[in-house]
Amino acid sequence: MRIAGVEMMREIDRIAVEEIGIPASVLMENAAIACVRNLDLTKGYFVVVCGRGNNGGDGFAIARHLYCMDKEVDVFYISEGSDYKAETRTNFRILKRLGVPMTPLSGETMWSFREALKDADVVVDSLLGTGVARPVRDFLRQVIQEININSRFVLSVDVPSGMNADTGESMGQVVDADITVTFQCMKRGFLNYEAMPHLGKIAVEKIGIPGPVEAKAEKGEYLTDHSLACSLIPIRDKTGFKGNYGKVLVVAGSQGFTGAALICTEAAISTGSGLVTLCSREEVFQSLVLRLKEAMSLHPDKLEDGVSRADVVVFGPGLGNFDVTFDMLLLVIKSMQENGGRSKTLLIDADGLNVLKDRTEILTHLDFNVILTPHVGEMSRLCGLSAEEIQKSRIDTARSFALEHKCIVVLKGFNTVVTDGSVVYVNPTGSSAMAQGGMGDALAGMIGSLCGQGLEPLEAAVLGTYLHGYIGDELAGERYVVKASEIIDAIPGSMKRLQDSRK
Ligand SMILES: NC(=O)C1=CN([C@@H]2O[C@H](COP(=O)(O)OP(=O)(O)OC[C@H]3O[C@@H](n4cnc5c(N)ncnc54)[C@H](OP(=O)(O)O)[C@@H]3O)[C@@H](O)[C@H]2O)[C@@H](O)CC1
Ligand SMILES: Nc1ncnc2c1ncn2[C@@H]1O[C@H](COP(=O)(O)OP(=O)(O)O)[C@@H](O)[C@H]1O
Ligand SMILES: [K+]
Repeated sequence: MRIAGVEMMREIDRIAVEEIGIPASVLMENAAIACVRNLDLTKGYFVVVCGRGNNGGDGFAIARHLYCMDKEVDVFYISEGSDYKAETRTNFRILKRLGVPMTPLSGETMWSFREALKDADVVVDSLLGTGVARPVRDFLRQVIQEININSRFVLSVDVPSGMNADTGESMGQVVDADITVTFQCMKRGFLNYEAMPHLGKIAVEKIGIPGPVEAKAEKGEYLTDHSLACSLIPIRDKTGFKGNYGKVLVVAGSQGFTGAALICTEAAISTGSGLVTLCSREEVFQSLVLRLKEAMSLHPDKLEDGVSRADVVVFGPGLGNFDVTFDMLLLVIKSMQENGGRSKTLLIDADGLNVLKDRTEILTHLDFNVILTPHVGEMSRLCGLSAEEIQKSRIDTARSFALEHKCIVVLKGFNTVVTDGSVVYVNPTGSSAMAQGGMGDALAGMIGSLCGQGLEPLEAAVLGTYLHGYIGDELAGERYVVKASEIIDAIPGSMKRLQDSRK
């Protein structure tokens, strides 16, 4: 599914209406029907609050549908300065002629508005959509406050009124929706964490604009779809043997952090790698060797040899933020430069990222693929921005870092951002039930494994993050929290189910 900002939505609408010739009234009708589909029609009394633009026009059309269904409907509208565009005017006039109760909002009608909001089963918010153009002040601000204080349940049409659909920021006052029915594409601003409390549940509804029209206006930003993830799961050849499914070298684990090494290694095995080898720091090497079953082990003295044999190196979980970790990373990079080539991939996670603080320039001239999997704290160390700055613009931060350093960035957390600097995939799966130590180690092993099985690094990162969160969501249905080891146990079953579901 595409992600769109205001300008892209305008361009999509323009192409659909002007170039293709789909009447704007048809789009408005489809938008209204999509909203009605998301209303609880067992309820009896609806209040629809309409603004002056096309968002208000959607609201007038919604009110008509509710009236046709014999629902009790009250429409309140901003009348002052109204100069409706054609489709909005048409829908306004129809309601007038039908005799649907319509009240212009003013100081004098505020009392009856408030009482209607209190009585309504559902309030439909169609004051402002993508066209919000300046700070919301004075009267409109008061109208939004009344909605927030007095309503039982609010459906926002396209955008919670007063929210900037590009940034998710408040323009002064924002409606607190219980559900936002947004049209055609996920709005970029909805992905910002500060938007989330206002959005309620998000339903993205198609309104009759064909995919190729969207594609003409797109900016290379997508939400990872279930169908895309299913299509990326590698197909295992009947005659395949372990040599066909990738040799993954995991460089992980030091005193106090042996779990990270085991989790990462086992995640790679469960995701389907042919051969997985663990190389850890000397002080924990013996104890880790005893705990490995399917994986092989490699003494750190032999790191260079191990790298030269591997297709993929996953570097960093539990290695410790020490100079020796940086030295090991340099050795891995040197060895991959000498022996590697384009087929090799280096995934750097956790302490592998921490030791890159102020040294990220070493990433820019490498002959092999690099994937970085930072959480926000690690990203902050890498790029020098504060965690707050990054969280405010996760897509742009990840994208520009990836572009500048010629690597793939997986910026973890709710709505993980995966980007190679050119295209962006935002991951919709996963939840805070997964916010536990070890989860990121499992993700690193999964992505590394998928690279070794032949996926392009960007594809591996997209599928790995989707799958990791998808399994977390499945397990969280019955659990308060999900452990990394539970994710690992569930990987093969979930991959099989996802793969079968695409047939
Ligand atoms: N185009 C299509 O094909 C389709 C579009 N669709 C729908 O159209 C919506 C976009 O419509 P839109 O562009 O008319 O903008 P919209 O959000 O209604 O707001 C503009 C109005 O608000 C006013 N206004 C702005 N800021 C303000 C402020 N701070 N305080 C006060 N007033 C303010 C502004 O006033 P003005 O600046 O003109 O004075 C203008 O009157 C979109 O979200 C979707 O719902 C669907 O029907 C499907 C097909
Ligand atoms: N609220 C959340 N929503 C979705 N995914 C989450 C959430 N919290 C954590 N996760 C996922 O769990 C993993 C945690 O990784 P990380 O913070 O690196 O943990 P660790 O380093 O302890 O292994 C990441 O993949 C992250 O996206
Ligand atoms: K709205």
